[in-house]
Amino acid sequence: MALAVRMRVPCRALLCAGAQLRGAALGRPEWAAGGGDGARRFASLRVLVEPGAEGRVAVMKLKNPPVNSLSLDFLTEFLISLEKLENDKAFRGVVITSDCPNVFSAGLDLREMYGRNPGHYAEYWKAVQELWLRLYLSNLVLVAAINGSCPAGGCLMALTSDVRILSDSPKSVIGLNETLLGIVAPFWFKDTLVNTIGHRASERALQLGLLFPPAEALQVGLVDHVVPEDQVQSMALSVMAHWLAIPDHARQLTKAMMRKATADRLIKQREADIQNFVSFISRDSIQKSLQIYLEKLKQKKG
Ligand SMILES: CCCCCCCCCCCCC/C=C/C(=O)SCCNC(=O)CCNC(=O)[C@H](O)C(C)(C)COP(=O)(O)OP(=O)(O)OC[C@H]1O[C@@H](n2cnc3c(N)ncnc32)[C@H](O)[C@@H]1OP(=O)(O)O
Repeated sequence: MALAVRMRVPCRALLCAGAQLRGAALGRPEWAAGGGDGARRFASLRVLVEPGAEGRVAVMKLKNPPVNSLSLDFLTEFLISLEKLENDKAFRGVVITSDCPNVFSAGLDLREMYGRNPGHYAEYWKAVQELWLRLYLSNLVLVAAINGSCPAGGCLMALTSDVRILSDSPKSVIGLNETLLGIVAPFWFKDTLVNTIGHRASERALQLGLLFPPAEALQVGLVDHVVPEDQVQSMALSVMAHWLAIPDHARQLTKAMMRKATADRLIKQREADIQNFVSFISRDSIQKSLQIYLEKLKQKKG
């Protein structure tokens, strides 16, 4: 099934893209050829791609220290790695997890949304839209192995997956907390949440900017499993095996049927959504809110 969206990869992103899949020409993943660690990894420095189970599953590890904030460069690298996996018939599923301790992803990079010019905001927002569309409409089985804090844009990424596994740790909070920053989750963030936990729970979670601890996240349906920290990845692979037991074509058509209308809402108004974002984020009052939030993050340390 063809993807409804095609990514335009910026030239500078192509420059920093990782090595090509050496085994792809043989119709098998690179690590199937064996060899040392170098032969078992491809992709960029900040998105590690490693073998999961039976060579049909890849584990994507986000490695943008300290907190996997989704900067423009990092987003671009992630999209390139995802596209490689999506286009490689050897892969049927991807586990997305973090290589940074205690944080899955701190969400959108606040430095991309503060003190920049409108052109930069527009470029950044287009990449964020692309990330969501690519993940939400992915033909692969996506399992989020959420091994740490997962606010806002991090939560959005997790919500695009087919299954979410959360580590049972006080640091592992998850939710769309935008209102706490004085900003507003766009309609497609909201739609993704509503499709997962329903309207009333979303209304409450969004207005209050709730970050759910594991037991509450499980109860509200924001995640599907909560497991001890050291079992997140093994649980993800075991859930993956269950999903891979379903024939791809039937599962993919069903996924598209469930998600297409939501994705189409953004696809039909991408440019207007970018303009909305640029004018909203450029407001003095919003820039002030972001400045205060960034200062609070810094003060927390000192
Ligand atoms: C009229 C209506 C119109 C509507 C129109 C709508 C238009 C659209 C509006 C805009 C929508 C935007 C949507 C935004 C989505 C987002 O994702 S915003 C980001 C939200 N993220 C957060 O709130 C998380 C913030 N971070 C943390 O809470 C903590 O860092 C952590 C993740 C819990 C980790 O804690 P810890 O390990 O203690 O690390 P820290 O010391 O806090 O941080 C280390 C350094 O990292 C920096 N940092 C943290 N988060 C971010 C980030 N998101 N972006 C950039 N940088 C970040 C932090 O400042 C530290 O930096 P240094 O001090 O320089 O080391």
